[in-house]
Amino acid sequence: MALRRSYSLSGLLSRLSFSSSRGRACVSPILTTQQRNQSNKIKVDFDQSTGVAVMHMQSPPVNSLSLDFLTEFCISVEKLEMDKGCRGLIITSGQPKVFSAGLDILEMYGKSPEHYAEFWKAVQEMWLKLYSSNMVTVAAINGSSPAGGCLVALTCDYRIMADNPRYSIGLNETQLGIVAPFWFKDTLVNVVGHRNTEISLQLGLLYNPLDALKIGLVDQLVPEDQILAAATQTMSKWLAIPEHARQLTKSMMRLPTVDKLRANREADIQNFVGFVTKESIQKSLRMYMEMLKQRKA
Ligand SMILES: CCC/C=C/C(=O)SCCNC(=O)CCNC(=O)[C@H](O)C(C)(C)COP(=O)([O-])OP(=O)([O-])OC[C@H]1O[C@@H](n2cnc3c(N)ncnc32)[C@H](O)[C@@H]1OP(=O)([O-])[O-]
Repeated sequence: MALRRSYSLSGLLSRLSFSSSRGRACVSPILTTQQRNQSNKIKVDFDQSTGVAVMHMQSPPVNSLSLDFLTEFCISVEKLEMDKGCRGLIITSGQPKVFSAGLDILEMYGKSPEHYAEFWKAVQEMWLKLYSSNMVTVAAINGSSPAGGCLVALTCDYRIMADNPRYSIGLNETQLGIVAPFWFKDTLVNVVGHRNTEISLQLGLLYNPLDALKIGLVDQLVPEDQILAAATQTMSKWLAIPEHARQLTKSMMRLPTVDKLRANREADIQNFVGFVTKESIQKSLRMYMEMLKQRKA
């Protein structure tokens, strides 16, 4: 009996729509080896015996959230959400040293307004799917996680970070000369409180794991080689709670935040497009990319 299955997104694109579904149907996960090999940015290992899926982000070099990546990511989450047998999702990185470098900066400059709008809609979609997921979600943060990478982790129910002082996490948008939108801010407030968010967002702080733990940005630190074991252990604890009660409680806690974006999606897209097309913002982003490349050299 094959209890563990591994699949990727390429074979699913044609089978799934983006429409959000509240109901959870059984979908056939069976893909051929060939389809599996066509995988690119996301790899999912689903253990049917535990009902837990592990999603490995594997988009070299730094798992930046490009439009393609976000599309695959959303479809992957949607598929798991629809699968009755899947009750828990662990998100981790298949790349060394980096959980995710956040939004792909290359998607945010030198492109058309239509492209920015499409990109931003995909960022919203990713957040909506994760933040309102019925599954238990655990982030196994095995590397640095700035900006949008931190947002992915913040959407989860629980965050475990590798105890490596070289790694950092936080919403550092202001350091790029850009502004985290209200729903990034709301998500952070819901995790670390208003005062910590105020300091953190204005200064664009990136925290080392110990400092992140101190303000509650992450819930637990473990040696890097134990991160998946720790995530699995946490998952078991959360899955032991009666599911319906846990899901309703999660929804009660998160729905006001989710509804705020749902009610303002189009305005938020227009706001992003208006902002990112400003010459001064384009210049900041260009300079930041150059700085990243110089730092590397
Ligand atoms: C309103 C909007 C809200 C915005 C939210 C955001 O998320 S904004 C995003 C805010 N995000 C940040 O501020 C994070 C910026 N990134 C970092 O701080 C570091 O890359 C790191 C700590 C994640 C990894 O350090 P490391 O030493 O392991 O790796 P490395 O530094 O050597 O980079 C390797 C290659 O990846 C490239 N590249 C990197 N990031 C991005 C990106 N986001 N995009 C595209 N490309 C990116 C980098 O240029 C280099 O390319 P090259 O030269 O090979 O062609």
